[in-house]
Amino acid sequence: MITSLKKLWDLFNKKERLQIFGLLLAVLAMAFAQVIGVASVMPFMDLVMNPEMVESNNLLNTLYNYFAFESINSFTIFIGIAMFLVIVLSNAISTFAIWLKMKFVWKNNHHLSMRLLKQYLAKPYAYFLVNNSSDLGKNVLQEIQTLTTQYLIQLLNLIIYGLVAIAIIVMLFFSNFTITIAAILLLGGGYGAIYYFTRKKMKKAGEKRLEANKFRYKTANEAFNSIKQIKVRSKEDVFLNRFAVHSLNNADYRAWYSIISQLPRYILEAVAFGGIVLLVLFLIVSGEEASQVVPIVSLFAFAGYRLMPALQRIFKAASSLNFNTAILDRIHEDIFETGKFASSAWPDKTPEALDFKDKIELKNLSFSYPNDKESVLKNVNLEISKDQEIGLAGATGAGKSTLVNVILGLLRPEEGKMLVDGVELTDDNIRNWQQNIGYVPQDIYLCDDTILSNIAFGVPEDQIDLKAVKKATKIANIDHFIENELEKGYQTIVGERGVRVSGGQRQRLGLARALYHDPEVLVLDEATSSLDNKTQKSVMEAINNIAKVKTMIIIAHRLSTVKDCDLIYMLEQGEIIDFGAYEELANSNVKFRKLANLSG
Ligand SMILES: Nc1ncnc2c1ncn2[C@@H]1O[C@H](COP(=O)(O)OP(=O)(O)OP(=O)(O)O)[C@@H](O)[C@H]1O
Repeated sequence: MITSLKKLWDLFNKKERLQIFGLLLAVLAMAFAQVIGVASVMPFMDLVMNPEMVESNNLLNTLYNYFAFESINSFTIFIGIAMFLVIVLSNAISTFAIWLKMKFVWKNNHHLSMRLLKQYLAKPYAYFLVNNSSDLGKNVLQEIQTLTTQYLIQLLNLIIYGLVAIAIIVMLFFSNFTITIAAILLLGGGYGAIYYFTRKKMKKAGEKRLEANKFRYKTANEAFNSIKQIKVRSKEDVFLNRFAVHSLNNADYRAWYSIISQLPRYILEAVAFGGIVLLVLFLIVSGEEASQVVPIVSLFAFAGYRLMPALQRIFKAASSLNFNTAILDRIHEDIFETGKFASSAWPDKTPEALDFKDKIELKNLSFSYPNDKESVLKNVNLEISKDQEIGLAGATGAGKSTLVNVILGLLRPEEGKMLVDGVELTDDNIRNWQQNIGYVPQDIYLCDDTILSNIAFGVPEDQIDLKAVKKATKIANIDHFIENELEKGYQTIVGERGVRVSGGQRQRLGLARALYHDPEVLVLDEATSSLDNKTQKSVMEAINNIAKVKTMIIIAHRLSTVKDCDLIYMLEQGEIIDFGAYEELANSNVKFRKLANLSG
């Protein structure tokens, strides 16, 4: 519990840590107000049952004389109204405290989800190779909400109702010590025992619920992402059934938690009311006067009315903290993760581009993916002079994309180094290096936004340089299509993942996006594979025209795209086995010749 509280404390910012104290004060005022509300019933009931108390009780007597009442009845009405006003005031204070609490909780929800998303975005690329994006999205959107609306609120409830219960119990002690002890043993013992016997199972259920929820999100996400294949193969029911398994698990764990956290209320309510009946009988049998019995029973009935919900809420809060510990652990771990997946701060403004005037060198570079023992790149050495056009060839799985990801600075080598003009790339200057790069990946992700915004990716609409956009679309050979065939031109919305444009158009938009910033180095990963021969030729010509001033690194299966490269590096199982110009390799290397023949 202490560890969990410490973790929660870590998740608050400075302002929130201060606010917590303000909130606790409000909560104390609330507990106090509730006790006053409960206590105020005593003099009223006393007065109703024993009107002669106006004479015997000092306080009542002073009030009676001070306001010069003329009859006991009008004084009783006055005390009744006063009692009512005290209860209204106590409820007003409670309402204010609850308002503060909810405000704090929802602001915290906002801050925490921002913080978690920021931490995720700041994780190294390798982190996203071992974590499912739907799980991360779920944590940011749903689990944080559960953490604040369940864990945090329940922790506050635990404090609030703990204090309320203590205050009510102290008051009851002053009224009747023995009955109070009996009530505490009965009710507190009952809740305590149920908590003790369910706590381990509750925690485990919370862990399993988190896991089931992860798969629920994952399955729904996968279903929508593979909707085409699902439709063609009529596999709707497979995904629905898969979802049902996890959804049912999630529902079962939640139901179990809800039942366990609420059921004791009904058992202990019966016990409490049975207790009151017993108390009345006991007092009557012991020969107490009805006038003596009624005030004390009223006090206990009213206190029970306040105490029972308080005890029930304490129990529910404790169960909820237990059930949701798994979420707190996960969020805390993701935010404060250290080691190779630690988040690193990103710069406030666009970094300066690293000087690149001469060459890129890879020296004795090796790389293996997280959780994999086998190296995917082994002792790679290569050199790319500025303005050179380099091709990477090799069979599928040879390591071409991995090598490009290392050059892009997305994956960090385990051994060896990469130098730009003799300067070694480190975590500190990698972003400066990336400013030089325009990258067209294998699978171009278009946002569900306008063509204009997709090309000037990440640039606010009012700062987009339309001239640069048009220049980029012209080189990518997509300007004619946008300007003449689309009714809304650059303002056309492309749909989620660019579903409203063809594969070839998507690739050319991806190319235009890479060219928009006029990069020094252009990296193309299978960038023209979806284009027909004629379009591919014209795009390559346009690229070759810019290649006169740009350094290019091209991965191609179709070796025709790297025909004009100055140098082609041949990869096999993560090693560079040969390099040379196209004709040279075609003459000297059997494997290259085979690849060239295969790709036509
Ligand atoms: N995230 C990953 N985790 C573990 N192994 C990976 C990961 N990505 C790729 N690999 C493995 O690394 C090796 C090289 O993959 P890579 O994608 O670099 O090859 P490639 O030459 O680009 O292949 P292709 O031409 O088919 O795209 C393959 O054996 C692949 O299975």
